[in-house]
Amino acid sequence: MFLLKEVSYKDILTIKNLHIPKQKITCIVGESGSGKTTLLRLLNRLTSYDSGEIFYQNQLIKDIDPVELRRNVVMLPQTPAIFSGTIKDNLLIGLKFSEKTMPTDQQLGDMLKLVHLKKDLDQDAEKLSGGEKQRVALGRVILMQPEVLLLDEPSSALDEETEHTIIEALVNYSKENKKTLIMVTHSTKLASEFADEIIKIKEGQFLRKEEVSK
Ligand SMILES: Nc1ncnc2c1ncn2[C@@H]1O[C@H](COP(=O)(O)OP(=O)(O)OP(=O)(O)O)[C@@H](O)[C@H]1O
Repeated sequence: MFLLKEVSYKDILTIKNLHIPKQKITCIVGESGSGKTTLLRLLNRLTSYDSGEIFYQNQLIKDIDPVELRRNVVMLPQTPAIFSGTIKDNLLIGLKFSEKTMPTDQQLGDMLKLVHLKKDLDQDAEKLSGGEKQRVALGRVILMQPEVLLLDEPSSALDEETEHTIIEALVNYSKENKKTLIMVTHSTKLASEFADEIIKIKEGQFLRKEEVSK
């Protein structure tokens, strides 16, 4: 799905050769400051690399219209934005400028179930806890139904049990819907349980990739 060749960005990240497969779960692990977020941002051109090439579906990403690319490759940042309004408003905001049909309240309720949030759609989103906001934002990007989900520590504000439940639901959703999931995680335990492949980054260098046998 993605192929990176001799990619470098400032003195922050250098990747000689990396393939990220389609419709698989790929986890990116590494120490704080090693360049994990930078790698995700390169994949949907939120950050532009200085040299080398990145291909998405065999097409140079520099040749793809960035708006079009970001419609297919959606990133959930580490600290996602929550806007004033209800949970429903916040779930729908990612779809506002898309041509996709708006989900019904029933479908939005199902999304809340997927992200294990026991709240009503008309509740004030700004009053939610950090971990609840994170799950609303996760629901928002899933509703956009992109080909590729780039998730930067999607469960960092959750307790261990909720984290496991959410990641499991997310992985099942991705497999059932043939999505490509690329996720930064601090948890090597979660990575080895759920990932098909694990990318290890150290001090701005792609260290190695492990295929996880299940
Ligand atoms: N635009 C930028 N300009 C200068 N330095 C940057 C920029 N973006 C990131 N950095 C630096 O690059 C390094 C890698 O940052 P990055 O956010 O990719 O790390 P990370 O592995 O995601 O870290 P964490 O696990 O703490 O989120 C850090 O030292 C950071 O300060």
